[in-house]
Amino acid sequence: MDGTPALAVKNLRKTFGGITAVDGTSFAVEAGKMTGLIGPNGAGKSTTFNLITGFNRPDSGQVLLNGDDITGKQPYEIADRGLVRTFQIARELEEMTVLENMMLGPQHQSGESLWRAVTPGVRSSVKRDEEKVLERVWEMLDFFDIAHLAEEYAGNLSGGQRKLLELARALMTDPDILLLDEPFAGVNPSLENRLLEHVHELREQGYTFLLVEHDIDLIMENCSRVLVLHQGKLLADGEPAEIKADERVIEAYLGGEVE
Ligand SMILES: Nc1ncnc2c1ncn2[C@@H]1O[C@H](COP(=O)(O)OP(=O)(O)OP(=O)(O)O)[C@@H](O)[C@H]1O
Repeated sequence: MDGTPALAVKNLRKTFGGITAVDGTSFAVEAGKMTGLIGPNGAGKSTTFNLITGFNRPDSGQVLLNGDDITGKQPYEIADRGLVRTFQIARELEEMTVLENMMLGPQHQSGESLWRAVTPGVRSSVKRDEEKVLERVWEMLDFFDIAHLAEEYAGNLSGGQRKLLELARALMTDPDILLLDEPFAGVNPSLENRLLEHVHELREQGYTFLLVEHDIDLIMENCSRVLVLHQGKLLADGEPAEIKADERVIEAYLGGEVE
């Protein structure tokens, strides 16, 4: 790579009525790294994710993916370009099997046709498309050690198994960058470790991660860079050790109420 960040936001701003959720935030996410995004409740983390993934439109500012301006594009276009986020399994999908969730997942989450995402350009026969999708489904289920659950209803999975499925599903379109929103919430410690191992393995393969997580220790131990949001503004940006020692962060966040 030429040093262009995988993802960059510039002077991003979003207001809801009288509330400024994101207030002129700028940061960059380096390719092939795991970056953590932390901040107290209401700091603007989810809104930032929504602005990056096209679920909300910023009032001003820019989102750049591998240097290309994707500001204001639709979620499916952004997914097509290689940026996806994980989604909790919606209630209606709980009554479908793991396999069915995998087949529907990306389509459901981004509004994009999975067939198009898997076969860009010329349309081949639907049969071939389906074979490709199935191949990818099994590849991902195997990678996350949940192939044996393929016929299980998603609603019967444990909290941790759901998280594995959420990640597997997000990877269906083979993105470059994944935004994970509290991927470890409600996961027991042994499954958390397994999930983390998978995430690190993917990172070593070249995937880029931006992770929102309330567990500060987990962020500090697993991310090479940490971004701290506070009242919609970027309060700090640095390596974990720098963040832990940053007086402003301690005062605004670490020293105060941490969930
Ligand atoms: N759709 C919306 N309408 C009105 N206000 C909103 C909306 N979305 C977010 N906000 C407000 O914007 C601010 C930032 O919210 P956001 O959810 O982005 O924070 P967060 O850091 O993700 O918080 P948490 O850690 O609690 O999930 C909050 O004051 C919130 O109430």
